[in-house]
Amino acid sequence: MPAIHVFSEIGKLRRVIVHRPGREVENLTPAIMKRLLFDDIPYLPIAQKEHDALVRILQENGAEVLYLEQLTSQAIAAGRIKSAFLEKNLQEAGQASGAIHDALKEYLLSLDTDRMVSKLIEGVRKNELDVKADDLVSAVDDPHYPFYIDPLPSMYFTRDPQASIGEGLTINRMTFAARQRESMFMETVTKYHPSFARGDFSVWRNRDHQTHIEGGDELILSDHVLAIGISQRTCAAAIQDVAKKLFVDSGQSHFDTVIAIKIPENRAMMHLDTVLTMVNFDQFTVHPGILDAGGKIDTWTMHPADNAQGLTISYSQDLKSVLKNALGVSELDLIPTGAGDLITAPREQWTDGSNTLAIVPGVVVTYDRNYVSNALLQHHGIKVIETVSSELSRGRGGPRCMTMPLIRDDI
Ligand SMILES: NC(=O)NCCC[C@H](N)C(=O)O
Repeated sequence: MPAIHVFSEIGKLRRVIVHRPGREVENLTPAIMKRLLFDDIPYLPIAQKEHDALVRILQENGAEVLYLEQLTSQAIAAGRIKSAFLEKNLQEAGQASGAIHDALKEYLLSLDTDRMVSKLIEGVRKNELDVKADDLVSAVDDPHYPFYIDPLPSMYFTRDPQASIGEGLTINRMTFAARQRESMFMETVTKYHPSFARGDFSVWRNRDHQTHIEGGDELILSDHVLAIGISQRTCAAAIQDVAKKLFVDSGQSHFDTVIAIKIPENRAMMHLDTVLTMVNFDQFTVHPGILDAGGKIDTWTMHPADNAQGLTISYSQDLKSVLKNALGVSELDLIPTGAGDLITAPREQWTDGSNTLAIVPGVVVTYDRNYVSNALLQHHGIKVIETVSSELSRGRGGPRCMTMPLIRDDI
């Protein structure tokens, strides 16, 4: 089996990457949480129990669960790149030189590799180091700001900084500074981890770009169709770039259809998978808030073409018929989040009621708190496995956001 094989949203989940929330979450404070993309501070011991419960569900249903920080640590050991990985992190964390850089480097290199990787995720507080500010960079450092290296509290949403597509992946340039370092971990894994050493996968797009794309916007609808959200986090230029790459490498990619779907740019609906997820061959959850009064939404479908752009584009506002055509199904069941109720729909969408993780066709993992959406899914014939969600949901992501499939069975 190649290192990556994901040709659907719903094929049986076989191997998946997660990150158990750690002390980075306890490094949030009201003063910095907004910038670090949190609306509240999760209670870590409960968040960890909830995450362990999610992992157990995945394992009990036949998935191998891998932890991103362990893969990173193993990759660093295999590539003997501890110092280089640290240096790159320090640079991207804004500590490229000077006394603070030197003190951080000495401190972090003194830790074993597992601990160093965890620490780069948790963040480094100023009171952990005794720095003699004998250079200008260090002298002008704001003494009231508590961190030398910011925490990465969104790290447990492993779906976003990297996303599998077919037998390859995108390693993403993240939109906000708060998450930009996150994709460095998977970049390192793909370059140095023994499981990726055969090179039997493609990097459709790496993190060295100026335009942004995030995995929450990247949906694999079938073995030849992708849907990608134009959103707060993903722009048209990046989508077109991915489409061209997939079309040009069609021998390897199989993908001949990319549907760009424009969703509102706001915090609640930051990625396509917060408002639309696939739960079965012909069934999706959809948040009614993305459709206008006539049930319309802007979509552009791209196919490969022998022209200057390398692709054709067709526009439509009829999401249902666009999806039906692309998937070759005669009927499509769009199941509204919160049963489409004026209050329940936005409330349950806020806690990721639309963010389902399919583990086989027609079986999804969802947060238990979204009980109206869950009941409706069941009413539509979907088997719903509920997972506990009081604290995890405070990070604004659900079961799909917390899981990055590496291998799914073909359907
Ligand atoms: N795919 C997703 O919707 N991921 C959730 C990301 C939540 C994180 N706190 C963020 O704002 O980026």
